[in-house]
Amino acid sequence: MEIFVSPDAAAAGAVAAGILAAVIRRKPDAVLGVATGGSPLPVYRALAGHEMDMSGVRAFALDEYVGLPAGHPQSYAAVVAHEITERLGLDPAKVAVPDGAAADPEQAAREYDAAIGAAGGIDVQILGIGHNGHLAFNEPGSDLDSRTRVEVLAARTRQANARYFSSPDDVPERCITQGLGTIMEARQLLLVVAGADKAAVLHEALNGPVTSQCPASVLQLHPHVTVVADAAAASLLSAPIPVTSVVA
Ligand SMILES: N[C@@H]1[C@@H](O)[C@H](O)[C@@H](COP(=O)(O)O)O[C@@H]1O
Repeated sequence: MEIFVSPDAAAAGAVAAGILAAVIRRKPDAVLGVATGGSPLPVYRALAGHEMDMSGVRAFALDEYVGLPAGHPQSYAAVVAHEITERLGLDPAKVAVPDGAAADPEQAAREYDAAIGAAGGIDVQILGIGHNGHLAFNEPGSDLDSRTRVEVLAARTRQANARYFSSPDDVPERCITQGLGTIMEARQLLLVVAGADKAAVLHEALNGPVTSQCPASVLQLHPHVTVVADAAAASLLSAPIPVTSVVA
């Protein structure tokens, strides 16, 4: 595991974008795993600044709400289209998001998992972390080898995401999420974390025991994890993980 610490979220985003740009330069048809949430937004903004041809890049989103009407502005399909596909100039036909409006979401989840495999797997999976240790929407208690499936959102996650909806009651109760086992099959994991409110959970995930009670702790078992954090989020990390300070 390698950890880069930058002074603030924008600088951390630039470091993560540099890592992604290098991968895409090496492999113009790279398969990216893309995350929503606030933390990765500076990454996409910085990556757009690299002004490289990304039309060959393929992408799979991590998760999606179940039950939002098609085109809802807070559906991850809409957020991915706006913040990632358009911003980076990706080919929309090469960007996949789980189908949260499917008549049979469990079936859609299984098909999505299979589609990732059929694409040859994910080269770099961008990840954020939830305050309760969730990765994608794998809430505490998720099996460490779980596959893409329908999950019920934890109350704390619905609360955290209520800021994007007009009322907390509008936050969907269910989602489709890539499983922890699915995520762990990506060849590289790029965790982006910012803010003092994430310091305790980042410490728990990287320095604590590997347990399904903190789903992000599964990262300790992956052979190629890169963590990019701002100084506030990294403030509680302890040895033995080597930390590199970077000013982007
Ligand atoms: N499903 C997403 C996750 O993929 C994200 O990593 C996490 C943290 O979000 P943020 O970066 O906004 O704190 O919560 C969301 O609900």
